[in-house]
Amino acid sequence: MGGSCRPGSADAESFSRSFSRSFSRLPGSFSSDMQRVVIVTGANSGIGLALCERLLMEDSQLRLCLACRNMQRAEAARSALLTSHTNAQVDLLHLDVGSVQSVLTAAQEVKARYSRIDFLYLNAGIMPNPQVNVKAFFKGLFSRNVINMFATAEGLLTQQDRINSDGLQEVFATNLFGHFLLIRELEPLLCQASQTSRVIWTSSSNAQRSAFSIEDMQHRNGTEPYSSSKYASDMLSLALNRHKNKQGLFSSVICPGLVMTNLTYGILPSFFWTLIIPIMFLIRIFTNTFTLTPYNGAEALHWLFLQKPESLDPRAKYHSLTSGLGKNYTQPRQMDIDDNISEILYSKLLQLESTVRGKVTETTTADKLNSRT
Ligand SMILES: NC(=O)C1=CN([C@@H]2O[C@H](COP(=O)(O)OP(=O)(O)OC[C@H]3O[C@@H](n4cnc5c(N)ncnc54)[C@H](OP(=O)(O)O)[C@@H]3O)[C@@H](O)[C@H]2O)C=CC1
Ligand SMILES: CC(C)=CCC[C@@H](C)[C@H]1CC[C@H]2C3=C(CC[C@]12C)[C@@]1(C)CCC(=O)[C@@H](C)[C@@H]1CC3
Repeated sequence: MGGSCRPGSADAESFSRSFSRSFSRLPGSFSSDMQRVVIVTGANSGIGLALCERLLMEDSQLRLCLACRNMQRAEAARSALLTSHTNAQVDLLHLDVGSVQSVLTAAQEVKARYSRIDFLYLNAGIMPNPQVNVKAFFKGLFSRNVINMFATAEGLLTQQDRINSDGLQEVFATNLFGHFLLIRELEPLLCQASQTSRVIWTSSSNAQRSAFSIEDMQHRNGTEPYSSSKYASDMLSLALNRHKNKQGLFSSVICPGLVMTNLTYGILPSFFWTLIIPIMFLIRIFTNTFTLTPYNGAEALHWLFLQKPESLDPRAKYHSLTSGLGKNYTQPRQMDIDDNISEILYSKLLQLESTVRGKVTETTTADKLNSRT
């Protein structure tokens, strides 16, 4: 476990000041006359939307792009952001990360619109049809593992996954592969010699090694696709750093803690959450992982925005934490990752990418032929 990084502490403040000074001296990197471009996937609600709000508070000159699958919700999020940041530049991008064609089209659009990407926040995620193992919950409640159970939900949650229209497992496609394909498509912007770019994954402390199998990276055969996909994103981040740091691309992962959002409200009936909200604030006294609000959950995402990429640990997951008194801070914790497996995952993802690209080309050719006859 690494040291904590509390905002407002002498450490964080002086680091942030020296960072702005030294970073602006890096050749070709951000300087005050350049507008930073930040793209956030799944930006229309929850942690993604809270992050956008926090980023605009930090830098009102940003060019912020909300990449969302539902344009009505995206438009509503944009209006909400513009209410508090009247002059902000907030763009919308249609992106369904769970669809190969949508990712390819969106990436083309990004390349046409922007000449640089400073931050790409890979935040969109799903946990479909979640089931809570009530027996395991009560067993855990009276065990020594109780704090860990509340922090990670280990052994508590299963989901029912399905195959999407690209023939991929939906959770894998949304939480991992769509984002991987997006990075690959945007490499010309993300890997530029003249500047550094950052990709930041919203992972989870529910990412467990035991839920992932390299022989079944899509998790076709298991009941914990969410945990598996998040563990895969941790491994992919490490592999990306190995392969792309020299080209100026840096990847990090965060865990927002337990946050009350559409995703968590989907786990249990809403009346249950209303009943236990006071209990959840009580639990916060014993575990700092109950961040509860999207604003608090976005702490580590925001903190990373202020850090120099070279100062970050590629093997760390950055956790948003909230103390019993409601103070937010970010803490790096070491991830349990095998370098070989992360390398194998990276090459398997490259293979899958070439397969799906082949399918897209076939379909486009067939469509063209059909339209001629
Ligand atoms: N809440 C929590 O306690 C925790 C959340 N996380 C992670 O945080 C991230 C954000 O989730 P959270 O804010 O909690 O939940 P929300 O459901 O509020 O946000 C998820 C966002 O992802 C979007 N999204 C889902 N599928 C797609 C898709 N195929 N293409 C594009 N966008 C999509 C949603 O859009 P739409 O509105 O259209 O559904 C929504 O904007 C997720 O990756 C989640 O796994 C991690 C740990 C804990
Ligand atoms: C609080 C009480 C009395 C009951 C709630 C029990 C569970 C529903 C709850 C305990 C730990 C929670 C948890 C998550 C979901 C809800 C719980 C299982 C997450 C899995 C949500 C998404 C994530 O990615 C994790 C970081 C969360 C971990 C804790």
